[in-house]
Parts: sequence; structure tokens; C-alpha cells
Amino acid sequence: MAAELIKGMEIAQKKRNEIKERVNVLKSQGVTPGLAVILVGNNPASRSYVTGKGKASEEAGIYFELIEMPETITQEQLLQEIDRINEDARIHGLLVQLPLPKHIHEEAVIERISPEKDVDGFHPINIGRMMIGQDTFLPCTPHGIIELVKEKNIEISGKHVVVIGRSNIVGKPVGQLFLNEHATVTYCHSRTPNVKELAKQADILVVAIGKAKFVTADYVKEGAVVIDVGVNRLETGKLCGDVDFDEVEQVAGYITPVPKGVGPMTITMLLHNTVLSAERTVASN
Ligand SMILES: Nc1nc(=O)c2c([nH]1)NC[C@@H]1CN(c3ccc(C(=O)N[C@@H](CCC(=O)O)C(=O)O)cc3)C=[N+]21
Repeated sequence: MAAELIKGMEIAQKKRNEIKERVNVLKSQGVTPGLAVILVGNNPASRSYVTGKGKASEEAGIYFELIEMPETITQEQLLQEIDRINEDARIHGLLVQLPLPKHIHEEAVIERISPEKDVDGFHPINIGRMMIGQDTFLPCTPHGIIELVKEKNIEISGKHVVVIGRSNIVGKPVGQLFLNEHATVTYCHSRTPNVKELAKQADILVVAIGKAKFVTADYVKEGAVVIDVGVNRLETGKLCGDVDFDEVEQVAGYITPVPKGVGPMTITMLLHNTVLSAERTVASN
């Protein structure tokens, strides 16, 4: 029996309509939510993601500002630009598209963003708040994954979640969010000797390692929920996940496709955080 498809694009669209309603309420109160994205250099993948964020923002009625800076800028110039946007009252959310050129220290850049405008949820203050379960900006991809699972009415509490990958932007925080929802969480990574055995025990398997078709049918328990966070561009130009979809959909209970799975939810949660930030400024007035 083939798995049920988790249609991320459809769920994202539904949530974006709800976000648009919130934008309209804010506008009627005289506030237009604003999102600024800083793009350094000319990486085509980064440019395409940023274009996607801009389009989605404008469709939701969010003011979008793209700040492009050349590959050769100094870290100090970038930090100054962040300072400027931190002070700009029209902008409620600011993110610096990653990865950055090698001569720029990513941590220093992230820490310069005001935690009140950190709609990526990457600032150590917001990560700390997430860890202790406080209300904060949640990182977009992990939050989008939780929303997908909840949207399908899949029980999380008491379930075994296995995360393959431990990046700061996906693997680590998604495990934490599942823990906050009362799951038992196992992390697998490059030093884990028995990834396949552990993965096979998962009720919910999250794959975020950046290796095309790494997870095959023999990694998956019958009926498991499989969330594919991979975005691998094949030589043919086709986008491919970290999961071998054709094989795994034969054993899984639910599966997310790539594209149109987790990706659109990432952008949706970014819009959500931007609107949340604007709502907070209204509430605190
Ligand atoms: N500061 C920062 N914040 C990020 O959120 C961030 C980042 N840096 N660097 C890169 C990653 C990657 N990322 C994606 C967003 C949307 C899709 C997405 O919408 N994908 C579409 C397909 C898009 C296509 O065809 O190229 C889909 O899966 O259907 C994918 C990947 C955000 N990132």
C-alpha cells in the first residue's frame, strides 16, 4: 500500500491565506508588516530562495525589501547594514540569507540581528527561548515540519522521532520542537554507527542531511511518517530529496514530496514570524 502524500504546497497555501487575513487586520490598524532580506554575493540557489521569499511576502501583502551586497563587502559593512535595519521601524523581520562568503563570520552576523526582528529564529537568545519552551520566533523549517504533522492529525506525544542530521538550522531545532511536543527523540549523524537500525525504529523519521536519496526503503518501518527536508539539485536540474521517494512511499504511512513538501512551509513560517513581529509592536503600543 502506498503512503499518503503530505501535500506541503496545499497546506502552505491554506496557511498563507490565514496569514494574509492577519496582515489585513494589521493594515486596518495602520501597520504594514515589513520583511528585509540581505543577500550577499551571487549564489544562484540563494538568489532563487530569496526570490521565492519576496514573491510570497508580496502575495501576503507584506512589504518586502531586498538588500543586495557584493561578495567582497567586509564583515563590518554587513554589520552596519544590520544595525541600520534593526533601527528601521518599517521593518519587522530581518534575515541574512545563508551561506555567507568565507571571510564573514556567520555567528557574529546572526548575533547582530535584533532578537525582536530575528524571524529566522537563529539568534542564540531565540534558540535558548525555544529550548525552554518560551513563546518566541521558531526556526522556519522545523516549525513548518511540526505544522505539517499536526495538519495531518498525526499524534506526536509519546512517539519515537528519529532525526537524521544535526545542523543548527534544521536537525537540532526540529528534534527540540518534537521534544517540546512530548516525543522521544533520537539524533543520528555522521558519527552514528547504526543509522539504519535507529531509523527503522522511528514512528516519525525526519531526514535533513543533504545527500540525495540517502534513505531507502530498508531504513523505514512499515507505516512510519517520513519527512524529507533535502533540497538536492541533480545534474538534470531536477530537485531531489534526501529520501528515495519511489522506494520509501511503498513502506511509509505518510511521506512529504520534494519539491512541494517542506520547502513551501519554510517560507510560510517566515511570513508567520514576520506578521507575529508586527503584531507584537502593535500590542506593545
Ligand atoms: N537565513 C536563511 N534562512 C533560510 O530560511 C534559508 C537560508 N538562509 N538558506 C537556504 C535555506 C533553504 N531554504 C529554502 C526555502 C524554500 C524552499 C522552497 O520553497 N523550495 C521549493 C522548490 C524551490 C525550487 O524549485 O527551487 C519546494 O520545495 O517546493 C527551499 C529551501 C531556506 N533557507
